[in-house]
Amino acid sequence: MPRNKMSSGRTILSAVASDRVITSFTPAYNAAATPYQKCNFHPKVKAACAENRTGRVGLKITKGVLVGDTAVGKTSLVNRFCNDVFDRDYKATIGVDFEVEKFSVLSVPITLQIWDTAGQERFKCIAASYYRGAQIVIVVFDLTDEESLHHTVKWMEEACQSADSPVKFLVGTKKDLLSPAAYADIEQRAVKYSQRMEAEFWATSSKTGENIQDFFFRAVCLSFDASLLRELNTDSSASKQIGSDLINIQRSESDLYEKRKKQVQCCS
Ligand SMILES: Nc1nc2c(ncn2[C@@H]2O[C@H](COP(=O)(O)OP(=O)(O)OP(=O)(O)O)[C@@H](O)[C@H]2O)c(=O)[nH]1
Repeated sequence: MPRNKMSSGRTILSAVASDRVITSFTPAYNAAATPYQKCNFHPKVKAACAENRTGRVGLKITKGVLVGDTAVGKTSLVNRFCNDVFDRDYKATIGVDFEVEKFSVLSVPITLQIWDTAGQERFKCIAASYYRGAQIVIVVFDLTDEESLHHTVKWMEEACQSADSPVKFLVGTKKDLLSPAAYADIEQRAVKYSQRMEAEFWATSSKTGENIQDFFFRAVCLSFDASLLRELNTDSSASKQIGSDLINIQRSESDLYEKRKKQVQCCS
């Protein structure tokens, strides 16, 4: 699928690329470290997609925001997923940057806007103004830097204050730098943090690409399922309301008819 590179390095997809087609629900990385025990689309969601009843969901843009300490690997995560590249050199994000990715989920087109915010304190004010309305909040920490894990609680609190009932993730990066034993050690503590903040835990490496695609697919699946379900429930309660309004109108019309009939009978 053609990808047009802009000079800023951003990518615009003219259509959905074959590697962005989602036909099944991506499972959690660790079933013990997620508040979302979903491993399939909701039956109502599946039926709505099959019958082309997805309303405005396919037209809306899903907003995801990445936050976390400086140099934990937020930009690298986005670059690996969107452009399949990894840069060893560190270049601090100034304020915010964003990428746009198009997906097809159960044949419904979905546009994901990924906001990559700067971790440096001096950019915090600018970055925070982009949290508003996020449906996916991704708090990133460095698996080799325990301090960055401790700071995730604060990042999550701040990002969720202005987000829109978001799906929440705690993502550890740089897994390639750890031995299996060292990884098992930090994973235990990270899982506790994820449980405390009711977020789903993932461990990734932007250098090797490990778990990057699965993580973003999982985020899209959870957010799509939740927003379409919300839309379907809102629509059905709206139509129930219209139905009961119609019944009330019919009742008052027949009451009126009965009254008129009695009046006519009295007069005649
Ligand atoms: N080995 C390894 N290095 C990584 C990984 N992810 C990021 N890095 C390195 O970590 C450094 C910081 O990465 P960035 O992605 O720029 O970090 P950031 O969180 O966006 O930083 P700010 O823009 O300051 O917020 C860079 O030198 C990356 O090459 C990874 O998975 N493995």
